[in-house]
Amino acid sequence: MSRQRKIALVGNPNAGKSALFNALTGARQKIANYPGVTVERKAGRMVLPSGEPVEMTDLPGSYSLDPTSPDEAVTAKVIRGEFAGESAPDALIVVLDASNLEQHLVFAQEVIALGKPTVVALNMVDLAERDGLVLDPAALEQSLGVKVVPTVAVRRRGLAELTEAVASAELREPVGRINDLSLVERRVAAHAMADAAIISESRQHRLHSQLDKVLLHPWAGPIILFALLFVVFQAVFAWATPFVDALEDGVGLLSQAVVAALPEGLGRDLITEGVLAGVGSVVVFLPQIVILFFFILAMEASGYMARAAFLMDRMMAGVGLSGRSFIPLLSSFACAIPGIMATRSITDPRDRLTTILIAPLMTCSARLPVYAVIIAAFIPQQTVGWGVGLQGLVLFALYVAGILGAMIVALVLRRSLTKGAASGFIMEMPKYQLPNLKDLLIGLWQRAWVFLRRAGTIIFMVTVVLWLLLSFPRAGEGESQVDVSIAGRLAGGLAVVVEPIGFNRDMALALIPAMAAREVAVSSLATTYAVAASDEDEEAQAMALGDQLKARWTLPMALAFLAWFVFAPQCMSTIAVTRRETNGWKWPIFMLAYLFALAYIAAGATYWAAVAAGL
Ligand SMILES: Nc1nc2c(ncn2[C@@H]2O[C@H](COP(=O)(O)OP(=O)(O)OP(=O)(O)O)[C@@H](O)[C@H]2O)c(=O)[nH]1
Ligand SMILES: [Mg+2]
Repeated sequence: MSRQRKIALVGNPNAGKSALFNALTGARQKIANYPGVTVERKAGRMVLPSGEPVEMTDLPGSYSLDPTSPDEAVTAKVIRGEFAGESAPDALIVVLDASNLEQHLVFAQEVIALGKPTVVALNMVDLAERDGLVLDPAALEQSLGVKVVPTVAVRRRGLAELTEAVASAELREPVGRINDLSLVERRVAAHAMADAAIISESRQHRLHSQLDKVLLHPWAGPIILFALLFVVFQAVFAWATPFVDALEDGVGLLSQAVVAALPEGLGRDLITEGVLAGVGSVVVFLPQIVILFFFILAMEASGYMARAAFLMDRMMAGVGLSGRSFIPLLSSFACAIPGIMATRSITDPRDRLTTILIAPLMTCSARLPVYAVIIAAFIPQQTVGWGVGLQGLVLFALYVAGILGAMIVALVLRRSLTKGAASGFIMEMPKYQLPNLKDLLIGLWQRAWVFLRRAGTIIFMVTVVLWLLLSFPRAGEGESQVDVSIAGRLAGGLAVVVEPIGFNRDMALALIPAMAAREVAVSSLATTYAVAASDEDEEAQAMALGDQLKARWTLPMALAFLAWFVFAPQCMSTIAVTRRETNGWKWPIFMLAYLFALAYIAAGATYWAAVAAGL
């Protein structure tokens, strides 16, 4: 008796290979690892219509026979029969996702060109039809030169036809050498084949493809993305201002009410200076947080975010990262902690480490209150032509500065500490859809709640501790309370270090508690100035934080403070999560050191450049 024949399932990730494998082999499977690599080897037994038992292998999803990851390397080697101890499959089933036909055909052509007996499973036709796309297997058969069987793996539709076709698939002449057809040529061919296979397409489906043509256009796409982000940051200021003003007035009124209701004393000071001035100064930025997340959530829910990742892929490759880093980096705009945790999906360890190290440079939402308070105080509320607000422009520039910083750091790291080749990446595009209003509101509520909870817990506690350190020991007659306080003295020591970059004592004082959470920089300043103002006249006490800052800082100082926050590793939790994800102290310490160095240089350069420019 001859050796049992082998059939392998190949295709892009998510084509439905495993679903087909399960449907074809049932419970008769064996799962092990390929020797030497931690890639799962799934094999099972299946009986052909002739009664002949065959071995079926479910190969890891792949985009190319030219591998960029350990998974893809296994697939390429097994198909070609180059994997040690593993005989080449006798026949192949190429699995395609019918609604992503064009993309999946790029790899399919490469596999079919090998000349092995091959059958194509046109899978997920149910989903394609639901989306208004009807395909013609015969047309596809014609252009591919192999049998095409429509299947719905999860409903076991088309399985009998598929096994029939595999049993009778024949060896074909290999089509030249695979390398003869470049990736670009295969893409062009895939486009033509997918087009030719369409029998009917709903208006919606066509609209979506046309939308993709514009939004994913090589040069129009990035311009649209950039313009969209620009609008977002304009809106963060333009829309939020009235709400922020109203909240500020509310906190002011509350403070006055407390002053009127309670007798003078430390208890009243704690409430007005610590809680209301401090925590209140952070809470007033809730509208900005909500507006920013409104856009982020809407971009996600509409299916645009995945396209933005696709557009960014090329730019990321330019600095030695793959598009796989995009989603972790994007989540870092909310907070670096989930961002760093999301790097687990990056297979290449050096790619992953680089992404972890630059994640804190993405402007997390905790920085927004810091930026917003300084910008509102120092950047005039004027337009710079075409209705573009200067404040929004500065905010946009700060975000861009963080991104550019990250790109440069990645570039340097990929040539030194985390040297290695970048891996390729293609991602599935979700359907476009109108965001569901209810989901959007729930998402916004969750974000707002996270922000308020931080204000009520960590920011509250740190601010109260700071207030205590600022209020004791009590100042005597004619002394300044901040000067004699414990916090004032500690900050006086630190001020020596940050004086060369233009920071005064109060700024130095804000940096220490801000290690707990960046927003605390705002509440610290507010509390410090509230305590300081209590020594001064009535007028000083009534001043809002923005006016206090304007009265006590110069413009170069304010700009230097902004530059510091673009880079500084202010938050301890990020360092802690980096330690956990990299299993040691080496990388978090490196991260801390390089980010502080960058922050110091950036703040200093900004300060001295602004002074030189006469600002
Ligand atoms: N509606 C529908 N869903 C399907 C079909 N085939 C697979 N799926 C679903 O699509 C998803 C991906 O299928 P998998 O079988 O895991 O894809 P895969 O090709 O093995 O993916 P990788 O292992 O990542 O390469 C799963 O949630 C399946 O249940 C189909 O024909 N119709
Ligand atoms: Mg699978």
